[in-house]
Amino acid sequence: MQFSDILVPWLGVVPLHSHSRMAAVPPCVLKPARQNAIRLSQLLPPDASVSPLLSISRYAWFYVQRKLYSELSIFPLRDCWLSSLAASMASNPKDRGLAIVIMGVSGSGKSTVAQMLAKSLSCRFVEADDFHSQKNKEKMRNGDPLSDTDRFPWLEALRDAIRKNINDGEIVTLACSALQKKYRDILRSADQDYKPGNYPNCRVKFVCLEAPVEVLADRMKRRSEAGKHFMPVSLLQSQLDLLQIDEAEGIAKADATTSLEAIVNAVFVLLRTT
Ligand SMILES: Nc1ncnc2c1ncn2[C@@H]1O[C@H](COP(=O)(O)OP(=O)(O)OP(=O)(O)O)[C@@H](O)[C@H]1O
Ligand SMILES: O=C(O)[C@H](O)[C@@H](O)[C@H](O)[C@H](O)CO
Repeated sequence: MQFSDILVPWLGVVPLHSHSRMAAVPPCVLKPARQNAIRLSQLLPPDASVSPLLSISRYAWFYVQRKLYSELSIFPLRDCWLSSLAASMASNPKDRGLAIVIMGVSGSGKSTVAQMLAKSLSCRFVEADDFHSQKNKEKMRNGDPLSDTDRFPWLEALRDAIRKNINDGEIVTLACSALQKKYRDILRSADQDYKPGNYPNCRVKFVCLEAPVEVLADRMKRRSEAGKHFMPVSLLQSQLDLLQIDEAEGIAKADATTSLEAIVNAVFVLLRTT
């Protein structure tokens, strides 16, 4: 028996030697998972006994990983953790994928964080702004907040864009404001098996980025001044007014004021624990 056979299930990944279950894991996940399992086994002494590991609870092991990563910055462990997360999410009973939606108001860092997550997971990244009509963009540029009528077709297009990934057992990250429950419900319906209200089983997961208004305004102002974005600071308050999350949705919240690396790590921790 190899370390990878023992460790990988402990990290939430299917055993790599099991062909029947391997089929559930997309190659983009399986390959890094295998490489990282090997790298992880290299971190341990060659004759280390695996039995004590088996007696550590899953949560204790998860805690060890977190400590090792945050305090010692052991990157192979982090990578292993990421791929194990990806694989455990993708290898759900119905072999479906997962959409990770980074949500929040303008300037919170959704695009930047969702892009970094996609890079870590070697998966597709979808930028919701790319799906806005020219009319919607012009409206925002002119300082007019979007209405539901403006948003619904946009959200439906986004839902259709991520549905295929979910059905194909792939992971996709999406940067989308998704400010209201009714908007998120449209995105949740990308999971064809989603039963309204059954949030924990939905294959569309949300993490909301949060930051104080001054931080958001400052970021938006700098971005506009650099000519990098159409969204004016004047629309920030309307976004904050619209943001609404129901407790029952169980949406994870991340502090968006820390470093990008720390936010990405926090998102992974939140995804594993919510
Ligand atoms: N953690 C961070 N620390 C410092 N700057 C950040 C951080 N996250 C994002 N930024 C910067 O803030 C600005 C806004 O980030 P980004 O475009 O990712 O936000 P967004 O939520 O996608 O905004 P929008 O919804 O308006 O498109 C960018 O210039 C980005 O580089
Ligand atoms: O729901 C909305 O009001 C819009 O999606 C906005 O959030 C913008 O798209 C975005 O903030 C600009 O990038």
